[in-house]
Amino acid sequence: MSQAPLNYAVFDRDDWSVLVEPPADRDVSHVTPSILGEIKAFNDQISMADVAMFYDPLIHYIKLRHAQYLRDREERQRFLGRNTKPSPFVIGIAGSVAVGKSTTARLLQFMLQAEYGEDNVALTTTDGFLLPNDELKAQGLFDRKGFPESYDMPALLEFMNAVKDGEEVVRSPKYSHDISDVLVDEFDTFERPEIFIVEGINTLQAAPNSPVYLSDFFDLSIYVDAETELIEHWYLDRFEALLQQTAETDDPDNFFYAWTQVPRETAIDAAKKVWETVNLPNLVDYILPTRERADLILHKTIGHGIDEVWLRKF
Ligand SMILES: Nc1ncnc2c1ncn2[C@@H]1O[C@H](COP(=O)(O)OP(=O)(O)O)[C@@H](O)[C@H]1O
Ligand SMILES: CC(C)(COP(=O)(O)O)[C@@H](O)C(=O)NCCC(=O)O
Repeated sequence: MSQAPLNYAVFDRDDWSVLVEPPADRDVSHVTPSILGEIKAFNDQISMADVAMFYDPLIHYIKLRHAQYLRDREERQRFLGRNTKPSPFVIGIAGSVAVGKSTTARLLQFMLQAEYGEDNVALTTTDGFLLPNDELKAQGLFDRKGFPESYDMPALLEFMNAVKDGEEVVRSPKYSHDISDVLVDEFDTFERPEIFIVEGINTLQAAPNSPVYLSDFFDLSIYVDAETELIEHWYLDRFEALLQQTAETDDPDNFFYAWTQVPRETAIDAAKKVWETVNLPNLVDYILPTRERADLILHKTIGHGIDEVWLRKF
């Protein structure tokens, strides 16, 4: 594992797991049997030990940061002598393709919903702001999907600005991994949640030709990290799982359908090539260099288990 930079404090399982919220201070447990049931139903591979030892203290930390955020806002309003619209506490989640960003984001959403209510914790992904495949092809960018230039960053920045500005209704475009493309005219709608989670490979990147970073809108940022060889392994595992799922549904419109019609080895070799020529260079050149921008780094190891948390001190 790489060495944490000097401005981060490193916590292993023993150090981090004791940082749970004292039972006397919490209204509800973050890990009730019903939440555990929901998590299991969502992804039965998630380690329940990690939920208790890493995610539960993380929820405690998020609650503290959120409470401090509300206090800061109140003081600022008093200083300015004017009220501003309520503005969600935004959590940005970054990391490689297939490192587990969306799984972590969903897990945090489940656990925070238990605390703040279902409608008060929203989640979106930056995938919806990818340029549609036709547009990527027209611009000769189809092999650069996921690279900074493949996103409509001005639209993403405008979206985040509307969220933070407390607009009553905001909507984000949707992406489907089934068709591997943006869904035309399909949107997720959000009505001023208290907590807003935004997940994507580019959440800590600079926006080309813009002085504003997406992370300028974040109140807490998390980078999900792991050794590159492991991430490749997870990418191929997910590819195989999607192949299996597609074979069962037998839907010719599914992006993976063509790969169910060739020998398994051929399909896996093709996925390895996509990893080596697209997602790996994107990780090395554009995603990993943003890791040390995050407030908190969750480091995962074999089997997706977390082994360390790096918390930014300064
Ligand atoms: N904590 C976890 N425990 C078990 N499997 C996980 C975990 N996180 C992710 N995975 C699996 O790893 C793969 C990649 O995860 P995903 O959340 O889709 O990554 P990303 O959003 O970063 O592309 C998926 O097959 C997912 O089921
Ligand atoms: C849409 C993505 C850029 C985003 O990745 P995610 O973090 O959602 O896994 C990625 O899944 C992708 O399509 N990459 C291009 C190469 C590939 O097909 O994997």
